Amino acid sequence: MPSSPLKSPLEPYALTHPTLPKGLYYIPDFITEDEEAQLARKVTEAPRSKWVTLSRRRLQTYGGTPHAKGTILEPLPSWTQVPFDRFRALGIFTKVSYHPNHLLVNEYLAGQGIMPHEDGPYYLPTVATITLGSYTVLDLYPPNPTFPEKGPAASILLERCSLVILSGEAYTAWRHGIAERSSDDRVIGTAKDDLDRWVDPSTLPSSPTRDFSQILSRGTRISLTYRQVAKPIRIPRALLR
Ligand SMILES: O=C(O)CCC(=O)C(=O)O
Ligand SMILES: [Fe+2]
Repeated sequence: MPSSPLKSPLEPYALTHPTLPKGLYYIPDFITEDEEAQLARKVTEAPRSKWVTLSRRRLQTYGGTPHAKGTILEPLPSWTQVPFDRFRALGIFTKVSYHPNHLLVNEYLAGQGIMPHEDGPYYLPTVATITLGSYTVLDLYPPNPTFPEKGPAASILLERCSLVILSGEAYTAWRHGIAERSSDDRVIGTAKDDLDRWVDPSTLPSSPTRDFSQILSRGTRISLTYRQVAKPIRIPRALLR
């Protein structure tokens, strides 16, 4: 048999525009609308004590509380494992196991967001996020910005039911954030059109070929962010009793 280099099943989903960092992947319709509804129901039905409320969003943590010295793993509930076969088929997580062991759920009301940040050293540098309930726009900020920073270098549209993966330099070097906006007058198009999945703000207003008049309204969005913790600590079951 002729030897051919193995192609990653993720390759067709790579976002490769020059304004974007390497290691960014986007998969539209990663889950079905039924799965979206099921997952959202599980999140909203969680006991009130599961929520941690911050000033600009609220969140639930599954898998344990990340810690520099190591994270004591708690098993992920079965409802959170719905996409695991797909993660494995796509080869998204390969280090500790094929499965992630940590899930952060964020809920944003329209107008809420998250400041530009890096996800940091508590996790291995691959993160996969499913979007439920409403689209949003993920803003990407390069390393070594000039001050004051003018804004994101690029932004990508995250549709309902999609999966976005940040790995490589998109994880280790760039920052990401979600602006506290309730609508977007510059994001257009559908995920079916490669060009419209990403938006470079500096190129948008002057584009002669596209209609930028459409205004999208953000609703309540729930994101499921799956990761692998960098230093997992497994406590023998017998000790947990
Ligand atoms: O909600 C999202 O898509 C991003 C969440 C995020 O960046 C984080 O929790 O670190
Ligand atoms: Fe993040």
